Amino acid sequence: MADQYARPSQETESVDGRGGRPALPVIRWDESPEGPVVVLLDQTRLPSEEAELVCAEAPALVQAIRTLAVRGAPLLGIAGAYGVALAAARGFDVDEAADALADARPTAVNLARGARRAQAAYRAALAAGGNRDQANAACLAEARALHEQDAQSSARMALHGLSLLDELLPGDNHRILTHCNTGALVSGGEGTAFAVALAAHRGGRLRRLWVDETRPLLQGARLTAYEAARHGMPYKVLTDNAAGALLAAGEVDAVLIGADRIAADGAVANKVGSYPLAVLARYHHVPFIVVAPVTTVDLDTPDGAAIVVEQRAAREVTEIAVPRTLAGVEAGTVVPLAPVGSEAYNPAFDVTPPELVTAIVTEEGVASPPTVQSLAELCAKAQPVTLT
Ligand SMILES: CSC[C@H]1O[C@H](OP(=O)(O)O)[C@H](O)[C@@H]1O
Repeated sequence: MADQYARPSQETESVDGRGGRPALPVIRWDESPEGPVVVLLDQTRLPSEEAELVCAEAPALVQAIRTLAVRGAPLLGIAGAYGVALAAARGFDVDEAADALADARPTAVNLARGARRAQAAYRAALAAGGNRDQANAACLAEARALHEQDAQSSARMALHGLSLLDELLPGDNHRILTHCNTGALVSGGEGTAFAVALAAHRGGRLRRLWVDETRPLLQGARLTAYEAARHGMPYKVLTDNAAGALLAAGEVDAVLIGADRIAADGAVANKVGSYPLAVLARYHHVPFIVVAPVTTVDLDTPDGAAIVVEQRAAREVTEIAVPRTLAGVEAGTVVPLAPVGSEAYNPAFDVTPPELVTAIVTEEGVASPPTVQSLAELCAKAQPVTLT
């Protein structure tokens, strides 16, 4: 078997800029002989394996969300919606499924929104006199509409984000530092912040993509590097604690990150490690740009202090699972990094105050600087997408 860690063959982007590799099968609804299923690309197995995870019931999807087999705010919204549709299609309690999915992870606002949107479609169909089959169909249609809406949002964010980079940065060959993973693996399309870097690459305007490894779950080293390699992007991985030296060396033109929840005042919850990047970017006079769909803006959360930050298990910090069979050690074997029994502080996210955010790029436009008014105006512009 080819070395599992061999970089995917670096497809040069074809003339149309779409690249030679198929889109990642991140999530899909499927009809199996035993009934409907939601099929996920299991992100805990990447980059060494492109393995599918088949969910036949909502609880399996809840577990996939909790273990980050499926992750990333926009995709969590899509998964939440499909999970409710799955419960409906299989005759389980839709409200119970929506509650379980909405509560699976607390910080990413999209998750609860997606689950509730599908639940509301189901309830509305029944209230309009529809039968169960019609309600099930309405629920699934809403999940598919959300999936399509996010794909369209991703493409629009990429355009707005690239225009902003060209406006803010000298020259046309950008060096972008990014954190965690914000590509197709978090999206119905090509992602959020990563999609901007990819658009720059396709336009011949990406000199370097610096990829924070993003401890403890390594979404950067495992997932962003995997996606960048698939597109033949000029990337380099760095440890999170090397970002300061990189900025001090003048090697970064802009920091681009995603978001899990944006409060009404522009405070941004994102993967832990984002806030120190914002402080470093401000100190080194580098734009700190957040890229997220308006579905991630939560006008009902007034400020950063009101955002619930998910606290995850200590073992994610103190242990590591061997990603593939190494020297006879089976893949998945857990190896302690710290003395057994060590406690750990493991917030999944941190909150960047709005004064450290240069701009928030959405599919409806850019809030620069982000304010209550500018964000509310962008949210007001959003139109629901109906499937054609
Ligand atoms: C643009 S959503 C991606 C966002 O989600 C990640 O968190 P997780 O991997 O725990 O789902 C991270 O905060 C990314 O910025």
